[in-house]
Amino acid sequence: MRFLSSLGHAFTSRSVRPLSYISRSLARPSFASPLQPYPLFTPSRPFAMLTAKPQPAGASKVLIFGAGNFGSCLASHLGDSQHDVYMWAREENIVSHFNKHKRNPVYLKDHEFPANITAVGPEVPSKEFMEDMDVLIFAIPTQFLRDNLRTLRPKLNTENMPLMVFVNKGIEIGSHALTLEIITDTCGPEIARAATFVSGPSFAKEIVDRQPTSVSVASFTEAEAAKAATLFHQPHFRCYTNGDPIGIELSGALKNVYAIAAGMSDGMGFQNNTRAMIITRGLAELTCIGTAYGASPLTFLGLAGVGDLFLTCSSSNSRNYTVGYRLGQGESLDDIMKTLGSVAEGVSTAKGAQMIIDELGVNAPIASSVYDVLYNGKDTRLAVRELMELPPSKELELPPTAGKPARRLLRKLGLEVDSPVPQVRGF
Ligand SMILES: NC(=O)c1ccc[n+]([C@@H]2O[C@H](COP(=O)([O-])OP(=O)(O)OC[C@H]3O[C@@H](n4cnc5c(N)ncnc54)[C@H](O)[C@@H]3O)[C@@H](O)[C@H]2O)c1
Ligand SMILES: O=P(O)(O)OC[C@H](O)CO
Repeated sequence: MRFLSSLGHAFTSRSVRPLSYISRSLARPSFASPLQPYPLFTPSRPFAMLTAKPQPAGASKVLIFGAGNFGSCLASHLGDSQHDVYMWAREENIVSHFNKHKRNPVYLKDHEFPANITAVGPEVPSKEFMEDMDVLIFAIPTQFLRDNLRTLRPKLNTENMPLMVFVNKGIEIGSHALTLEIITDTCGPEIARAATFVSGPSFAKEIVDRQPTSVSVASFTEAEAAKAATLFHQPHFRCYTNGDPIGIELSGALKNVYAIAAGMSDGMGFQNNTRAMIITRGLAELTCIGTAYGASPLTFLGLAGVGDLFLTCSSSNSRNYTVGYRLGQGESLDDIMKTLGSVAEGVSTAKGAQMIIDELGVNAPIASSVYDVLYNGKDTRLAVRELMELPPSKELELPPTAGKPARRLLRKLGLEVDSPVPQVRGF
């Protein structure tokens, strides 16, 4: 008991901690373990490395784009760790209210933010301001990222690059592009190769309350993933590095679609067996789609995969679960979207996911059912009946060939793929 209560104190104490509080050995992750989930490719020759400027030993200057739940949460987390934090909001009222009261009037309304955070906006920050930053974090919903990056690209100086961190979890409608591809299209492959992706079971509200939390931090450039992990790592917030950003991105985006399915099931009155089935079969589908895409199957067993899938499929704090729950209760998607008040990436991602499923020719009946309910007017009860009436099939089956979309993306990133992507035969 004494141990638990002292843990509770360590995690929730509001006392200000110096940066050196983080043990360097904890904070410096390594890619060296043979069990790391590497992507299924090897670049044919070393690629030109663009790395962010060296991060200061003490406080970093961090600019966060997006002052929604997660942008605000990360601002609070990094402000709490004594970094100099700037949070860009596109809403004038958020900027002025935040700077006056250290509270966000729209998101995480009850939270009092550390004093060392300044809101900026609604104008886009100047080139000089951005050049002065050590870190840029993008907490903008996926569908708006492309336009924002297009606007910001002329303000980036590749000779003096900040560390770039992306936390959105979605697939772009229309292009069915992952964020890696959106970055490549708007900012170029050099910047995309150095970009880092943070994903995992991480409700904003619980992070600001210092609930013990862990995330995956992925990049094609090991040094950049290590820098991002060091930036975020705290005794109540553990970071694990990962060299498979494609798998990490697919995990974060697709789990939102399965969270809609789980919410729908609960909303219809189904109970624990059904939810456990959706989570487990969702993981099998997610792994099959991701592996066919070209990611490592191991990635889906990590925090960004099963960790986040489990979290969002089993909590009414999830916006995606909530969308599903309300659909299951009979509300229309239009009404839900008008009143949700926050982004549920799974709704748009279901479209991109269905395009990917069709292109890969894989079998992902739960994701396809969510798509049909959202966009083809399928009745939720009919969707459940059809899923349950599918003929028996093998429990775990990975696609016989894998990797075409990843190879296309890797070429676009300037990472020529040398070895043939191995054939994946199953567990
Ligand atoms: N909330 C969480 O717990 C959480 C955790 C991990 C990851 N994420 C991911 O972070 C991303 C942001 O989620 P959130 O929870 O902050 O969403 P939110 O709905 O709370 O906030 C959305 C933010 O996007 C901004 N925005 C809306 N339209 C925009 C545009 N055209 N250009 C730029 N910005 C625009 C809004 O002003 C707001 O700041 C999502 O991809 C989400 O999946 C969220
Ligand atoms: O509220 P959701 O469903 O967008 O989930 C938030 C985060 O992705 C949880 O990790």
